[in-house]
Formats: sequence, C-alpha cells, structure tokens
Amino acid sequence: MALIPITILTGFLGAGKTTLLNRVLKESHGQRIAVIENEFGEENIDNEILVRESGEQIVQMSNGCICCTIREDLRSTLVDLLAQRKSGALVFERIIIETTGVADPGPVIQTFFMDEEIAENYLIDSVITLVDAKHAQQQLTDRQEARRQVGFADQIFLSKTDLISDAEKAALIHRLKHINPRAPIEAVHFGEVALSKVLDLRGFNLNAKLDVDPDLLDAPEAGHGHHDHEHEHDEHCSHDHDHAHGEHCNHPHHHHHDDDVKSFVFRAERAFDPVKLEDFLGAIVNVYGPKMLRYKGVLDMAGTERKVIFQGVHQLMGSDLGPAWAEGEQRQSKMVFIGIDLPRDILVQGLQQCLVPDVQSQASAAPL
Ligand SMILES: Nc1nc2c(ncn2[C@@H]2O[C@H](COP(=O)(O)OP(=O)(O)OP(=O)(O)O)[C@@H](O)[C@H]2O)c(=O)[nH]1
Repeated sequence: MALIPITILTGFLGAGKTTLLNRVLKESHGQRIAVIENEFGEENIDNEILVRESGEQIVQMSNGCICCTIREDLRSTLVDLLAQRKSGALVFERIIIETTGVADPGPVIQTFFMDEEIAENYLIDSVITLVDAKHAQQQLTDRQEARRQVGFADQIFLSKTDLISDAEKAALIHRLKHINPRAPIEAVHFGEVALSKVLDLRGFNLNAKLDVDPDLLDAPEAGHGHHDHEHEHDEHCSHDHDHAHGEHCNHPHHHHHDDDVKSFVFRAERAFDPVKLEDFLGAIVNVYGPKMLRYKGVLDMAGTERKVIFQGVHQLMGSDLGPAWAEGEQRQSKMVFIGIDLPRDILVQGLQQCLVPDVQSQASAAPL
C-alpha cells in the first residue's frame, strides 16, 4: 500500500500556521486530510478556529512540553489513525501535523524514522515553516526553537509581510537564508497560497536534516538529541557556515527548551463587556506585550450571538466574529495566555473586572 504523506506545519507562536491550514482545508475539496493538532497549553483553541467544511478529521493532541512527550503521543496517534483507516472507521489520504509554536521539529521528524510501523506506513512529504515577518527577528534571536524550525524547513512561508517595510523583509530573508540556504522562501498573505505549494512537495530530505542536527536519529537515551544549542546567526555575510547546526550539548541532564515559556487559561461563565475588555487588554499589551508571546480565546461577548475569536502576538491584537453559539450550548469564555513571566494575577483580576455584572448576585446584594 502507498505510504501516507505527512506534512509537518511548524513555525513560532502566532506565525500563521492555523491561518494557512484553514486556507488549505477550505481549498482542498475532494482531498481527505486528517489533521493532527498539537497546541501548547491545556486548552485547544485552534480546534474551534479550524474550519469543518471539508469533512476532514481533526485529532487533538494537547500537552505542555512537546519536547519530552510528543514522540510517544504522536507515535500512538499515528498508530491509532492507521488502525482506524484500515478498519474503514476513518477515511483520509494524507495527514497534516500542526505543531505547537514552541515545538522543536526535530523530535517530530524523528518519530517517522524510529518506529518500524510508522516508517512502513508514513512518509514525510515536507516540513513547512511559517515565519512571522513582524516578530521573527526577535524570535530568532531569543528562541532556539524558532531557529530550529527555520533550519528544518523544506519550504518557508513568510506571513505578515504586510506589516513590515521592503527593507525589513529583505533583511529577514537574508537572515533566514543564513540559517537555511536550501528552503525556498515565499511571502503569503493570511495563508493565501496555492495548494500545490503546500501538499505533495516531496521536499523532505533526511540528509539535509542531518546537516541541521547530526544527532537527529540517535536514540533518545543516547544523549543530546534535540536540545542542542544553536549557533547564533552571524550578522556578517558568510552563507557557507551559518546553518542552524547544533553545538553538541553533552549535558547529561535533561533540560527543556521551553522551560521559561508558561501558559495559563482564564475561564468565565459571564459575558465580557466589549468596551471594558478592549480598554483593559489594550493597556495590558502596552505594558506586558513583550512578554506575551501568544494569547487567544473564544469569548462570550455581551451584545452578540456569535462567538468572538480573539488572539494576538505581543502588542498585535485582533478579534473576529466566529460561529453563532449553538442552541443549548453553554455560553462561556476561555482565553489562553502563553508567555514568559506573565502577570497572571493582574490579568485574572483585570479580566474579571471586564465581565458584565452578575445580575443575580447584584439583585441579592441590593437593599430591599
Ligand atoms: N497582518 C497579518 N496577520 C496575519 C497574517 N497571517 C496570519 N495573521 C494573523 O496572525 C495571528 C496568528 O495567526 P495563527 O494562524 O493563529 O497563528 P499560529 O501559528 O497558528 O499560532 P499558534 O498556533 O497559536 O502558535 C492571527 O490573528 C492571524 O489572523 C498575515 O499575513 N498578515
């Protein structure tokens, strides 16, 4: 039987992975695609954002630290999908895996080579990396995962080039080419890209991945594997040696690449007051924006019968109207914040102040 092609969609937090995936799913009429979603944090918001029109199967894999757990989780998900496909319970021809924004693609790639059953049934078609043109320079400097995501790419798509100048775009492309001279780079506006540039690229080249990480196929027990330190990109132009090579880290202990990135969820049963919420969040991102790597949520907003999808990266924040609340569906809000040293108490208290007053408790507190 033909091997099932796998597309690994990666890119730092908020880079535009879900936006691109949504476009692909909308456009891919006639193709049956299973999607494996892996989100950082305990709450899966993307699941709500993804379109459900084309009958695709969406499998969620939410967990905190992808670097430790993804291989087993991913392996078992892939084995399970295989079994369901064989039994006819699921019908799909290909799989797209959307990794979390803080995922190192190394272990995800490894999964397809370390296990016989997986290797005999699946084939990586390509690793596609989304790069947020507005925030990438900072992310590449600060975050090893961001550099590895670029280093492992077979195709790079630049999102948000509408928010930067031509000179900034040229400088970013220059830097990306230093990290990964192989992958073609193309700007995409809100994920608008031809399907033929996303699927069936047959772009995966294991040798090129081993250039990025010579230890990629080492058994995890053998040592370093994926937590190498990257060379920082060399600002001086020397395309030859500026790959995302790992220095070999011989630390015997395990240290997580995303230790300092934390997430928390805010939930509420009462609706938000839109004006208060906008004021509060506007003020918060002004002060704490640099620490707020990613935030998103599905909100119950007073004055609308539709869900409000809210999201942002650092100071850039936006919202859209989502689907209507279904009949009988419990209206509630959930927001996920991902960042470094997030001011959790300030956020929680502030958000609570933005909820519409609780009519019942007000009534009971009112003088007779
Ligand atoms: N201006 C602009 N915004 C974009 C573009 N592409 C995506 N966005 C916005 O960027 C934000 C993040 O996009 P997502 O697709 O959710 O990013 P993601 O990579 O899936 O995010 P996580 O999975 O949370 O890491 C959303 O508000 C998008 O609407 C673009 O080309 N230009």
